[in-house]
Amino acid sequence: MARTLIAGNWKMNGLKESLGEIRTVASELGNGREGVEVLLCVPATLLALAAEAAEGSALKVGGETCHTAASGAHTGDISAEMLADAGASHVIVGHSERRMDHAETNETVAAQAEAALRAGLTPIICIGESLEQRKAGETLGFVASQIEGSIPAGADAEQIVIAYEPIWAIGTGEVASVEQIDEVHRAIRARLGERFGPEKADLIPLLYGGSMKPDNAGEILAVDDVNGGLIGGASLKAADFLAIYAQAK
Ligand SMILES: O=C[C@H](O)COP(=O)(O)O
Repeated sequence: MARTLIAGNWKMNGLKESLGEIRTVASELGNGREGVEVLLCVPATLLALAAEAAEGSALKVGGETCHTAASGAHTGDISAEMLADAGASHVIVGHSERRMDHAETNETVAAQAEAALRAGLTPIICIGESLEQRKAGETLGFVASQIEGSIPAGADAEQIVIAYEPIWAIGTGEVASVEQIDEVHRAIRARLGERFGPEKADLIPLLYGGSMKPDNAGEILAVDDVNGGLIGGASLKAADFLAIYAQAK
């Protein structure tokens, strides 16, 4: 059985004044709960401060993307090693917003995940279909191709996390139904089983992301193959994020 991960993604939100939310999450969390990891992925500008705010608690902090190289002439970019140096344990790679805004391909995402592993970080590899693909009945095939292309060749099952985020449910308030989530998560698990073997595939946390809120988290997190959430908007406020954490199985 995979461990549970409740992860927040602050995206391009948060100034120093938002650190109070992180302090609240950290103090409410304390030592946390056995088997449930809690993570906030924050803008790079806040990472070291967030790590400091989380110190002494079970709260982990992570980055939102990384370059494939460890260092070099890449103005404005940030490497996985730099994220680790600032206190990150995880990094999100291949979020649909990055795939769209920065034309990141499966190949790029696999290289970023590889960079994360090189730096000792856990990559959270994001996949998910557009509304057009869902309407055309292409969801399972598309998600399978993203899994195929976005997980680096040498990765071990124990080292990665997958987040399924249907693009049409991100920031829209429209949540995928429990049936839709169940169908896709089962298919993802089966694909991972073909790649890593069923026993190892069972150890990979599969997160759902897309308008997860305190009032719908319980039923989503109760789905068999859902091992947590990747939460955008509702992770910005400690009270909402903690209310979702409280419903983690
Ligand atoms: O990474 C998080 C997802 O994009 C979900 O964002 P959201 O919870 O604001 O819909």
